[in-house]
Amino acid sequence: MSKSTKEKAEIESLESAIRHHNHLYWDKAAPEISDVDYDKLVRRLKDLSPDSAVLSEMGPSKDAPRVLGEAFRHKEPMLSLDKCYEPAELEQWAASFEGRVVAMPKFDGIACALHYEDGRLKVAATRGDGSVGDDITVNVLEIKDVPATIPTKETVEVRGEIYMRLSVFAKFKAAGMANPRNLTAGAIKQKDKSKSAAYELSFAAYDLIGTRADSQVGELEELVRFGFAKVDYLVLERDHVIEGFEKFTQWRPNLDYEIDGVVYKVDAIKEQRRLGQTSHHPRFAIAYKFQGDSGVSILRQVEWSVARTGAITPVAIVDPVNLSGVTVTRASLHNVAFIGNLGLTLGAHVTLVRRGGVIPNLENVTVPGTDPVVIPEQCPSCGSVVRRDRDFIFCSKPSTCKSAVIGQLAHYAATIGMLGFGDAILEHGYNAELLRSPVDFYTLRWEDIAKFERSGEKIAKKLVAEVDKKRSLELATFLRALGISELGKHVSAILADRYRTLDAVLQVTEEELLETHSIGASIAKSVVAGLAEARPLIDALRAHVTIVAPAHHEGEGGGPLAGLSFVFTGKMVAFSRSEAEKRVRALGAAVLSSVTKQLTYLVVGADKSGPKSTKEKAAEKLIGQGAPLKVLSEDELLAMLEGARTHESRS
Ligand SMILES: NC(=O)c1ccc[n+]([C@@H]2O[C@H](COP(=O)([O-])OP(=O)(O)OC[C@H]3O[C@@H](n4cnc5c(N)ncnc54)[C@H](O)[C@@H]3O)[C@@H](O)[C@H]2O)c1
Ligand SMILES: [Zn+2]
Repeated sequence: MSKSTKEKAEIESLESAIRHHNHLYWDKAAPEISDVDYDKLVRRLKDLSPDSAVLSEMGPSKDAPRVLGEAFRHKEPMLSLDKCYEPAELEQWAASFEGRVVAMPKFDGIACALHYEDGRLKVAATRGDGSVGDDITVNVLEIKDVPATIPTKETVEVRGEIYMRLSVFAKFKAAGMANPRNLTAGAIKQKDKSKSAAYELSFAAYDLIGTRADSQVGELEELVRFGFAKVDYLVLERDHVIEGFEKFTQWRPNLDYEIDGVVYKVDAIKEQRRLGQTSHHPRFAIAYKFQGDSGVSILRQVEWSVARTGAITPVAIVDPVNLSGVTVTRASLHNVAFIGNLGLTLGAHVTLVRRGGVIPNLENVTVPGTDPVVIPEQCPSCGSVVRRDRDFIFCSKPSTCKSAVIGQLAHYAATIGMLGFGDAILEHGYNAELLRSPVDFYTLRWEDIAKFERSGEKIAKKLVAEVDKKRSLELATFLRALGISELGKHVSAILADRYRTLDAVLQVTEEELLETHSIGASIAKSVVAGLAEARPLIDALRAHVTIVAPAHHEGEGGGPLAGLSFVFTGKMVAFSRSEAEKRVRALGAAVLSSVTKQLTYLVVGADKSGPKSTKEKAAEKLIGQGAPLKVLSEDELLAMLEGARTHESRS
């Protein structure tokens, strides 16, 4: 079949566009178009000219200057992945083999191969063009997730993705950086390893070559045993593959890393071998990619909104644009520095991206506008002078600033689930001097509310009833409702779980908080200072609400192990760690993530092939310092569970 001249012209222009974007993406780490738009070009070319050589070109151009290290020839080529965008395409793939499927995140970072010999990391290399990559060992050794030694003497290759956690990316984002992948690409090429380390990169290990594992899941488990961070994955039956995509779509907004799709792999290695690979991609794997979440619009205006903390944040008002099926007119601009770094002007053409969350992000300016964005010198709500602290501006009198106070009231009501208190009611309450602090909710009288515009007896009585329903609050909810900076859902839950009473929480010190795995120095400081500052409010609220200890996750309160806490380490033999966690929780105990003075038991799994874990070492140190915590073997735990169960059935 001969191609029409028109078709040939389209193929040529697609090929040259794809080469152009490859160059920007791989050589410069500065793509001009979104991956979704890029993938559309590739798909179109694949339809028109499936054998085009451009389709298998990837990685930095051959003549691009080598930035770091020696060239490294891969023992086995590092291929691309086949991609699909529709459930039907995925199901068709799943019909081509036997057995179960593993679904895992498609990390959006930089592929890397780690070669271990005799238990030591010898070489870490980028993918490059798939056959030859760059040796980046010095920088990879700076990544905390990459163990320098692993407990095996076999020669193995670990493949995975170097990426930047979104929590790490947050500070770069505030400085105007568009995406974590480009930063990662730049970071691993740094000539000075300490500069590379400053990017705090992470590593997700998803493939293991050279072991005897007979399944993908077996490989992933082996990787955890080697000391790599566990990758989130799902095991699915072949006729339920789409559930993997649905689950990850749900989880995506809460993940601390960016994903651009879901990777599916056939579980059985025997079946993987049977399927084999093309020169471009393995046939036993496929990537189902997210699509359609970016668009271009025009910046019309910047609105300044005063948050409950007094922080004044800019919000972009743009012409309506459709992103993943939702019409968007507002986008977050984070802070004043962000505006300067992007060079934002009114009338500029801008790219908006929705990354999972609801509020889109303004990523870059494609065509500059004309008028400058004016940074306010007075609080738009109360007129007080604006205070600038590095990248942020603040109202200098938040305790008396109407917007900030209403924001605090709204946060309190929303957090404890007190319904009906919308902004209009809160504003009436504020204006009538009835609502100036969360304590005031508890003394509201329906007769007063009924006088508000568009209110009336019925609404007023309903609101007062809502307040009365919330006179008993769970500790974690109460803490979160205070609106203290950094005392969000996660930290509140940890505090409530561990200390169980408000009085105990109020005595917590920065040092104690720092012993928790996920709490860093600035969070600890902010929480402790915030609690001290909120003390008058807390005391006032206590006169009106009862604060209850956290309920247990499973079972009805109490339980034979109530009041005890557990941390698990090492691989268990009798059952999986999550099963063990479930069982102790069901008996009333708390499961913590890290070893602290307050912990009761550290359980060490019976499958002891690796060296002592950091948790074990931490526990031994604390015991040496006189902490009452105990290390339990798996057998001892089993005996304890057995005892608890008989105790429970007797009582
Ligand atoms: N925006 C642009 O201008 C532009 C230009 C060129 C390429 N690109 C992007 O690059 C892609 C093409 O590059 P490709 O074919 O090398 O990449 P790919 O999309 O085929 O994916 C293969 C890569 O996925 C990664 N990966 C992440 N999680 C994984 C997991 N769990 N298991 C296995 N692999 C995993 C690995 O790094 C692997 O090398 C495009 O689809 C596009 O997203 C964008
Ligand atoms: Zn103000």
